[in-house]
Amino acid sequence: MTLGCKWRYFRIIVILLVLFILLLGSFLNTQVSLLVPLFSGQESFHPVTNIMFLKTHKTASSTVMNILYRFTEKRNLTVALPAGQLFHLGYPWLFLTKYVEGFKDLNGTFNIMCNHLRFNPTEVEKVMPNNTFYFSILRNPVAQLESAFVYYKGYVPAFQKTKSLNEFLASPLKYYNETLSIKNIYARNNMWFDFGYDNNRRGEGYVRDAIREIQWRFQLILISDYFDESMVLLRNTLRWELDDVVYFKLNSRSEKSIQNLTRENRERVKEWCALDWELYRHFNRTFWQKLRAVVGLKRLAREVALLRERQRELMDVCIQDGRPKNKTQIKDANLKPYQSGEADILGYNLKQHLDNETLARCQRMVMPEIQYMAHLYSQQFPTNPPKKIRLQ
Ligand SMILES: Nc1ncnc2c1ncn2[C@@H]1O[C@H](COP(=O)(O)OS(=O)(=O)O)[C@@H](OP(=O)(O)O)[C@H]1O
Repeated sequence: MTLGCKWRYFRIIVILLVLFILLLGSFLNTQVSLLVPLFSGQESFHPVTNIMFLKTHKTASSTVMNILYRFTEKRNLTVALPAGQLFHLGYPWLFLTKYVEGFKDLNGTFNIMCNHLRFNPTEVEKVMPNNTFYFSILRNPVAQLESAFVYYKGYVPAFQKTKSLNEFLASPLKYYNETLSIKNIYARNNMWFDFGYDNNRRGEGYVRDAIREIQWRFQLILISDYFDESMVLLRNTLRWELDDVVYFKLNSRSEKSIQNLTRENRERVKEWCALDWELYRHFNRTFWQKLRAVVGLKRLAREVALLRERQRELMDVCIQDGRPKNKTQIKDANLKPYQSGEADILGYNLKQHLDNETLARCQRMVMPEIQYMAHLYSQQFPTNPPKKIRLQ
């Protein structure tokens, strides 16, 4: 065979190979693109892996936690999980190291801490390495209190005797007694309480000092009302890939369990939860300052659009009917979210016939926090009795 002839054969084989790969790609369609992370390689140099997330209540914190759990698995990291049969790290009591499973044996190796706890910096610092990145999330207190009211309706004494949040806000002190029960923390300045401060105290100096201290201890405070913008800022700050912060909304309620507040009562929340309101106002301001400085508004718009596009793409791949479902519609017990109070908490059904790799990825994205925590616990402590899960 002449050299020219060999060269012709070689070119034909290369063309056939390219055609074959293109054909295979179109057959597997989205499932191929699912496995190719956005921005992979570009941002993955030295991503931050030692992270403490203060999981505040009713602030989209379960969605953030799901992101952190997935990152934990992807990078083979160690999480500080609740000990024994606990589901929280001692909440509502101030955090102590004894609430962490295996604290003594694993000390010095924890990367991630993200379960509900009441912040107690000296004890948290005993668990987490010196170079830990601290962050948290806040929500507009009007929406946060409304969400908490419905979720903790039967649990919180201050909420039990009222039909609606409108009724409660008309005269809150008729129902709220700060010394009656620790459970009342959910009824007033709950985010302030989560940061470890007194949710019933007043005073300009006290508020200023507390906010200054939070700013000093936490490198970043996200705002759940701007969740996608928050994810872009988080990704850029931690040098993560965009795919690491793609999410499905978790722990949301159906429309029918949302209460509408009168305009007057929306204003009243700002007085009733004045500490949370100050906290939110301050960190909403610094959030936008950071976004401008770290990301810039042009790149922000581009990355938010990419994030939403990727979310839609994954919705198409993973989620049956492309929307969340209520508890009676969710087939797989492992994907049923915990139900509380009068909230109708939604979850997801996955599409059928997903290949194993895609199924595992989709399952992780929709797995409610209790099941995911139990899964990581069994993985990290295979010889311990598994967590007993209750979903009501
Ligand atoms: N991505 C995103 N963007 C905006 N809002 C979101 C998101 N994910 C969850 N949520 C809303 O957050 C509320 C649940 O908060 P948490 O998960 O922190 O609740 S919990 O304290 O852990 O029970 C809950 O609010 P309500 O629906 O008002 O109750 C969720 O709908």
